[in-house]
Amino acid sequence: MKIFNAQQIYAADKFTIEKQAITSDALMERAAERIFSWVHSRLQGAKVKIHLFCGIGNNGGDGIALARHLVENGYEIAVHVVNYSDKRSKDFLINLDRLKERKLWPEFLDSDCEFPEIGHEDIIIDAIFGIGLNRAPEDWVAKLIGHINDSAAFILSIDVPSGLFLDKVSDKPEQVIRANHVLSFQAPKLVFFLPETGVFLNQWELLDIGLDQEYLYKTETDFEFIGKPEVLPLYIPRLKFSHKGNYGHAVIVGGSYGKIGAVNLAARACLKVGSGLVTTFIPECGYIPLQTSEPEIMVLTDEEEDFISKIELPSNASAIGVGVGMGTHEQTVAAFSSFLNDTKMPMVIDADGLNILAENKRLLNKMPQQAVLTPHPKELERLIGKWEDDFDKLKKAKAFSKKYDCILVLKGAHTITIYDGKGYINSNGNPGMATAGSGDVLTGIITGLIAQNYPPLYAAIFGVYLHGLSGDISSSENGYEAVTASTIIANIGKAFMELFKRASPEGQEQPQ
Ligand SMILES: NC(=O)C1=CN([C@@H]2O[C@H](COP(=O)(O)OP(=O)(O)OC[C@H]3O[C@@H](n4cnc5c(N)ncnc54)[C@H](O)[C@@H]3O)[C@@H](O)[C@H]2O)[C@@H](O)CC1
Ligand SMILES: [K+]
Repeated sequence: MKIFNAQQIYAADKFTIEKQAITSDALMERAAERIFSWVHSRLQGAKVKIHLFCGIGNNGGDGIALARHLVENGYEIAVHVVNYSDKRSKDFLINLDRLKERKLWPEFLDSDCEFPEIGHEDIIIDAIFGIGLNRAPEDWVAKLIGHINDSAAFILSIDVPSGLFLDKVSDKPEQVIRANHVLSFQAPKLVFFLPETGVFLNQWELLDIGLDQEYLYKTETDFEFIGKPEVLPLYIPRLKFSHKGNYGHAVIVGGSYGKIGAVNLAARACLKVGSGLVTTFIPECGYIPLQTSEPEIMVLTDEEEDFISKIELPSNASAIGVGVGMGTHEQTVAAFSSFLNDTKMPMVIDADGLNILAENKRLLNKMPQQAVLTPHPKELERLIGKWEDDFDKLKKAKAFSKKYDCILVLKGAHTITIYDGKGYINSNGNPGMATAGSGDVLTGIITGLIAQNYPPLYAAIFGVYLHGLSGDISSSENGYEAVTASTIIANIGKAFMELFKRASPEGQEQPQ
């Protein structure tokens, strides 16, 4: 699903109005009707007080139009116009008049007003600012936002939490609404997924307001939200008359004394995503544990007991995952350096592989084309340097990916895969996956997919989704706390099966 920026949404709005030959007011009415049915289907006429805080632009217009629907359906409402400017939008004014025609007079709030009292069981509709916010709210509006946040009432934000910029991080978090739920029009917004801005909302949902499909389809975006419809076409089916040689030979290079488990996890994940053969290259100390615990996995060892000093691959290797648990011993650094000189094979680089690159930046130019790098935030910082905020981080990551022709997988609550100027934002996963070895499993999954001929970018996008889905199945069976790297691996098979379930008429998913 595409993630549009504010300019693109305004353009879609304009294009739709022209193509469908409707007024902008009709589009606002459509939006208000969608919000109303959402609210009405949940509240079913309940006698709960609803406070609507409406700005004076089109977001406020949505709120005012919603107020009319609510009052016509018998809801107990209070409309507060947050009068932060005299530049009221045309459609806001049209809807204000319609409200007045129904003898409903909003309360106008300004810089020296008293803020309305809000009961903790009331509901708040936040329609103060939408995507048009372009400067910090004035002091009194910021205080009002604080007052709303402090109320403990349920906050439903229209389109975006008010005070949240679409393209920068507010330096004053107290000036942003903390929404329990956001009803966002047509497409998700990038800010929902970034750690510094996503914290202002608990959940979001899309409302289709019928913006022009052709426009939405043709417009290229910098970011895409990756769900099941996006990953399914990337899947490469297994063929009846195939044999293990058709599914590649994945090699995991890594491990050091006390960290052989990382290699074990990555290699098992390779197998579970369907890699035909899996070999590990590890220091001698890991030979017995790996060989005895995982009969399917072949083991090659370094001549050193505790660390890697010379990397040697099986002759038919098709993809390499390097770095997990590998350590940064000087001989390992030298081995990795000459390995990068010698091999142009598809590669996933993680953990100490990334740390070695960060310490020896000249090695970055030796990476094979489209190497997949899977840094967590600290590793990313070592690679691309400090960033000012999440937007700056994405800009720097894109520049780095372009400079070194690599695919960056920025691990986090919403993992973002960066390549060729685009960002692919993953939709699943859960906090239970913040656990030891979870990243090693991801490295194994992506390596195993590349070994089977998935193009590296697709392997990264598909692999991140599959990893998240396995983690979600894991947490649904074990709870967040008991999710471990091993339970994620154990659920990879179920995750594949989940991918191919389709919705039945009753909404239950059925295998396809
Ligand atoms: N584009 C679309 O597809 C549709 C948009 N709609 C609504 O329209 C919203 C956008 O409306 P607007 O462009 O009017 O913008 P907003 O309602 O977000 O903001 C109002 C106006 O206030 C001004 N402003 C910005 N920051 C300010 C500040 N800190 N203090 C004082 N004034 C400030 C700006 O001129 C801005 O246009 C969307 O978020 C959505 O809720 C809906 O009506 C449905 C259709
Ligand atoms: K809002």
